[in-house]
Amino acid sequence: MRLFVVGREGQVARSLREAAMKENDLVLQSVGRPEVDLLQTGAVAAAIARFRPDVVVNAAAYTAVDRAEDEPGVAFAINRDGAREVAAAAASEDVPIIHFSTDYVFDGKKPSPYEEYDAPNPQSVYGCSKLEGERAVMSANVRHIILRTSWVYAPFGSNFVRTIWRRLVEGQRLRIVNDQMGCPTYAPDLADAALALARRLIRTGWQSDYAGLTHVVGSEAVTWYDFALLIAKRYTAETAGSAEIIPVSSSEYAARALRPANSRLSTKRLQSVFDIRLPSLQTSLEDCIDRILKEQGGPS
Ligand SMILES: NC(=O)C1=CN([C@@H]2O[C@H](COP(=O)(O)OP(=O)(O)OC[C@H]3O[C@@H](n4cnc5c(N)ncnc54)[C@H](OP(=O)(O)O)[C@@H]3O)[C@@H](O)[C@H]2O)C=CC1
Ligand SMILES: Cc1cn([C@H]2C[C@H](O)[C@@H](COP(=O)(O)OP(=O)(O)O[C@H]3O[C@@H](C)C(=O)[C@@H](O)[C@H]3O)O2)c(=O)[nH]c1=O
Ligand SMILES: [Mg+2]
Repeated sequence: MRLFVVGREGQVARSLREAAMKENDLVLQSVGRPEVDLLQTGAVAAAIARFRPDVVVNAAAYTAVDRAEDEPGVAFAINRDGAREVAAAAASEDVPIIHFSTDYVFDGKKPSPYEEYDAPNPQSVYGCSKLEGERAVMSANVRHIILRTSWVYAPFGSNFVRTIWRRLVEGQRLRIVNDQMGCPTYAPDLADAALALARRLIRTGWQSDYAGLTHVVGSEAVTWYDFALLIAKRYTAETAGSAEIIPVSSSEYAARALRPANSRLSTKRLQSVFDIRLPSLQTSLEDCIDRILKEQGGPS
């Protein structure tokens, strides 16, 4: 199988590369900046045509949620127009596109987990740009799989687990919001799911029920505060250090962009159509912190 991945050093892109290294019948090419910049029209389409993939995966996005409020033009250029170009380039090669989207397309007012058919209502520029990206991908390529995920973390890149770990190491007192709930998703688990999906597409050929939105998230829901406590529990166990973590409301925390109070996504469709389920939060968080510790050369 020949897989073309847009994005190279991002959490998901890097996890896809790592997952592909474990499989011997998979040829993966990933592209990133500066050679392939989604802000430069034409660059990605040319690279896709040269590679002749079986499946294209778009793991590139503008993900700085607060900064997006101040530069919507850049966020839309990457998350809507860039996504459209990738999907259209895949369509020109006659191959499917797997594209990632986000829980932030919802307003968070639903009291239970969101299903794929629930109406989106993004509250942030990032969320709006990703929703328009979903729509652009759908209209540019009929063979599209849009994987909505949430709260992605990895042993590398920019994410909540690494930020909290670093601040604990620095001995900072943490204030963490306790009124936003969601499903942390480990990038290596997401990469495994995406590869399994890609393999299925090749094995069965394209089937019309694959098309559309599918939620792919870790199997448990927590608040950011709960999530920080889990990270801190491991930190204190490893280092015998202490951790001070104070729950705060979103309004007290006062971030630039609004985030949904309920970010929980239902994975019923992922299980019923694709027969995929992600590992437990405990297993994945443990693996992530093991790797963070290994990279630091043992407990600090
Ligand atoms: N992070 C999260 O919590 C969540 C992410 N998602 C979605 O999952 C997908 C992957 O996210 P994740 O891996 O976490 O993101 P990261 O922020 O870790 O990585 C973003 C990737 O996009 C690339 N990129 C950004 N701008 C451009 C550009 N102009 N041209 C080409 N490439 C560009 C980056 O390239 P470079 O290496 O050059 O910087 C990088 O590879 C995205 O669609 C995101 O919206 C959904 C829900 C949660
Ligand atoms: C670092 C930190 C964050 N927070 C809050 C802010 C926010 O509500 C929440 C998470 O903060 P972050 O900045 O890590 O997360 P954020 O950038 O909002 O993460 C989002 O990224 C995009 C790309 C997505 O698609 C989403 O699914 C989601 O993962 O925790 C605190 O309360 N205290 C802190 O010390
Ligand atoms: Mg962030």
